[in-house]
Amino acid sequence: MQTLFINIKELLQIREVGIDKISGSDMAILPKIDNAYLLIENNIISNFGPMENCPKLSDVEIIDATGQVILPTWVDSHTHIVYAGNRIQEFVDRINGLSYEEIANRGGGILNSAKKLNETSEDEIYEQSKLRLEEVMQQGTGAVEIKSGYGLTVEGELKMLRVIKRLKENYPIAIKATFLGAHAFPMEYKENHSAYIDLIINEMLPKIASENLADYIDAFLETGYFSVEETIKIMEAGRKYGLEPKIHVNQFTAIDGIKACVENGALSVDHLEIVTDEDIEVLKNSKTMPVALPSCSYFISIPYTPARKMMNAGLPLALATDYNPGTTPSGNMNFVVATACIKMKMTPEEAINAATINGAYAMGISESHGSITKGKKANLIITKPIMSFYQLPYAFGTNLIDKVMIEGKFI
Ligand SMILES: N=CN[C@@H](CCC(=O)O)C(=O)O
Ligand SMILES: [Zn+2]
Repeated sequence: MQTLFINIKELLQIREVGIDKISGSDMAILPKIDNAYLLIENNIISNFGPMENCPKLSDVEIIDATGQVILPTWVDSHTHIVYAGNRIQEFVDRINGLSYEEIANRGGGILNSAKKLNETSEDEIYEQSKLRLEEVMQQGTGAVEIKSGYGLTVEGELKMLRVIKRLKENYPIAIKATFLGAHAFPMEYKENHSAYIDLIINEMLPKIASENLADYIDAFLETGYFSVEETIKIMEAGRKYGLEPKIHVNQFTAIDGIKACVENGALSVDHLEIVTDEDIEVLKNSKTMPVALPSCSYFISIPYTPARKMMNAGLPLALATDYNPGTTPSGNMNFVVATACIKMKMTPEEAINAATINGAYAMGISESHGSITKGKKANLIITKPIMSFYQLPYAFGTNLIDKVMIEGKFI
């Protein structure tokens, strides 16, 4: 089965085979072809180029994309879309003056979501979560990482990871599962951190590994949550089961956590609202992808990741949603890209690189996702007729997506 798109106004993010991430000043370049064709065979990108080189093919479905822009689907490398219920009351409490920290100290926040999750059946959590997955696919996301971390009990964490496994089995979108048992200390372990860490390492991890439920391991490395030393223990334990770290760090404070993550071979360090010069030095020449989550900064009014400073230092940067019930109840990558341009002063080229190819790196799927490259999955956003791709972040509240193709099929 072949599909041939013709007369594409702009075909964005075209890359040679083997490019896995874009760093520093190169992020300002988004390779594209104007007036292009794109050939899909089965579920794979098989060829593309300028219209004058378009092959004459018989027995092919032809789609005329006059006026439309085509780009690879978004890669959302950081979400918590498997959860139960919502935290709408905390949202109103914050409007009325309480801080995220004050709400958490009263047993709200992550522990509130953990209570709800442990009271909800696996089937019900699946039903609630699949609606969110379907929604983000319609918004152009073609690959998504999903974390556990609202269980905080052996059964609760397994329940979340089994839901993620069911989503993997039932949807065409690429999904990676991350074990985040170290998301917060349950109330009963507040004064006995080592007992909870023992539970994670000796009870949760072996069961998760035996059911093959996780691809990565995460921890919330933050003042008041998991210390640098505690996070190192979690990363080392995960490594024994082949789980690479992807770590929440530097959301509210900088406590030398990034250094520990880099030294422990983290695939990504995520949040980074507070970044020191030392953190930037440590990230240089590492394999660790920094990931910014601007919708979280927007929703809970915290600083934005200093993207320009990091890119000027030669670092790569990825963008993701952080979709979760507490700090970011939105999985819309179009909004993330627009907010990165508007608030973080990333150019549209930089933001799209961050939300596609660098997101794929932060999920460990850059061989198959994140760019228009021969042999990669046919995962495409086809826009409505627009002036240029600059209109995507400019018209930040408008849905400019006409169709989404995942693995060669329109969804
Ligand atoms: N910061 C840690 N974890 C999540 C939010 C947790 C919550 O409030 O539910 C985040 O990435 O923002
Ligand atoms: Zn998160």
